[in-house]
Amino acid sequence: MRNPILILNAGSSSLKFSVFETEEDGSLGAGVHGQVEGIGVAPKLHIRGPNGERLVDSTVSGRGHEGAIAAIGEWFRAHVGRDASFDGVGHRVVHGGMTYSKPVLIDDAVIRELETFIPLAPLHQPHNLAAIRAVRERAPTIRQVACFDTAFHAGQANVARDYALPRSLTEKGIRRYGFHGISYEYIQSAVADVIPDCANGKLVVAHLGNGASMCAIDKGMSVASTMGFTAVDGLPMGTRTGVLDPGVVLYLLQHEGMDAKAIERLLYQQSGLLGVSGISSDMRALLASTASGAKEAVDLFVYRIGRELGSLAAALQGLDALIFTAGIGENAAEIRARVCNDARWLGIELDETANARNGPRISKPGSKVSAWVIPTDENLMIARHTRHLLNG
Ligand SMILES: Nc1ncnc2c1ncn2[C@@H]1O[C@H](COP(=O)(O)OP(=O)(O)O)[C@@H](O)[C@H]1O
Ligand SMILES: CC(=O)OP(=O)(O)O
Ligand SMILES: [Mg+2]
Repeated sequence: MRNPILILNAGSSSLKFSVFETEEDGSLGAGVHGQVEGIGVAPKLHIRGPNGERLVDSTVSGRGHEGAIAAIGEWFRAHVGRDASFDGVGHRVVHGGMTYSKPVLIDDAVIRELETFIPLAPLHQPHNLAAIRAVRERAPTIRQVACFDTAFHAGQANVARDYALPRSLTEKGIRRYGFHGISYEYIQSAVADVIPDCANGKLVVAHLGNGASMCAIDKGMSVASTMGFTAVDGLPMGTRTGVLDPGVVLYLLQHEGMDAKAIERLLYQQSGLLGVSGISSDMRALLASTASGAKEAVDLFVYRIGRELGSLAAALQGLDALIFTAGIGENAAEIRARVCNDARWLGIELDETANARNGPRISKPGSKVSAWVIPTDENLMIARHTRHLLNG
């Protein structure tokens, strides 16, 4: 029997962790797991046992991701003990740049390389690296593995990846990478069970969380995605703009007296659902609100998803299934209903009853294009890669 592995997944508004046991047959069994969610808004710690039993539901006093690492670390010290022996720790790392297109064992050189991508993912990369360092401080000899959000998209054709920039810049790595790849890879692996007819089909997956993107998958491979060089592109998100005319950035620099730092804050932290609504980055709060700003933010979110869906269907030259996942995609029936109803022209016929109970199938049996809810499991995907690398 091998020792368990620990998975740490720092998102923009959450820090998720999972312990996985390796069963006799080599499969991975979920152990204790949990998350600090609502980082930046009202952070809460939830911890569940292997069978989903509630172990902790509490508020977190420390702000930011540091507070989240401290809260989870504290619980481990008190309940698992300092000498808990893990075979290794697997991490989600959002940006792998041009260097990494598959998971890698972490050493000093890898950490130095990953630090150079911080400007390309300022909401994520520093927190991904902080989690790696926190483990090193507590257990310097433990093996750690980095799995990249960009890796699943690395096989896209150049037309899907290139910007119309001079070649010298493209060659420096200024091109589209795409993100949420760990989630998309997991969803593709789950399609074989949930929608076996579509395992080799043309899929659009909408990963709608605090960060939100969509990916076109053909025969199991990513062919296009809404995110680009950074995770600020594409859909409007909790606090990010999504796609924006670069001329706006020039205008703000030249005529609004904003410097690079102020623009970074604007694009990543003050825009999206929060900026438009003036109320919250949290979809739950917007759906519960009667304020006009909340409605306008939700309208914009739904509209942009519809536009991207058309674009990705064109990239695929057809569509077999639309799949919703992540915090909003898995839980917000109202958002799914609006997206599906706007996509009737593509051949999606929503089944209201199935949608209200969160699927899995949310389209009518005769729908030309089917629609689904499949909960993502980034941590299980990271665990599969981590176990594989640790096994050599
Ligand atoms: N029941 C729900 N209804 C609507 N939105 C929800 C619900 N539960 C979670 N969400 C939304 O999901 C988003 C967080 O998604 P998640 O995938 O956990 O985030 P992250 O990108 O940090 O990993 C938030 O906007 C939250 O409001
Ligand atoms: C890449 C990204 O936006 O991740 P998250 O949704 O976890 O913020
Ligand atoms: Mg996420």
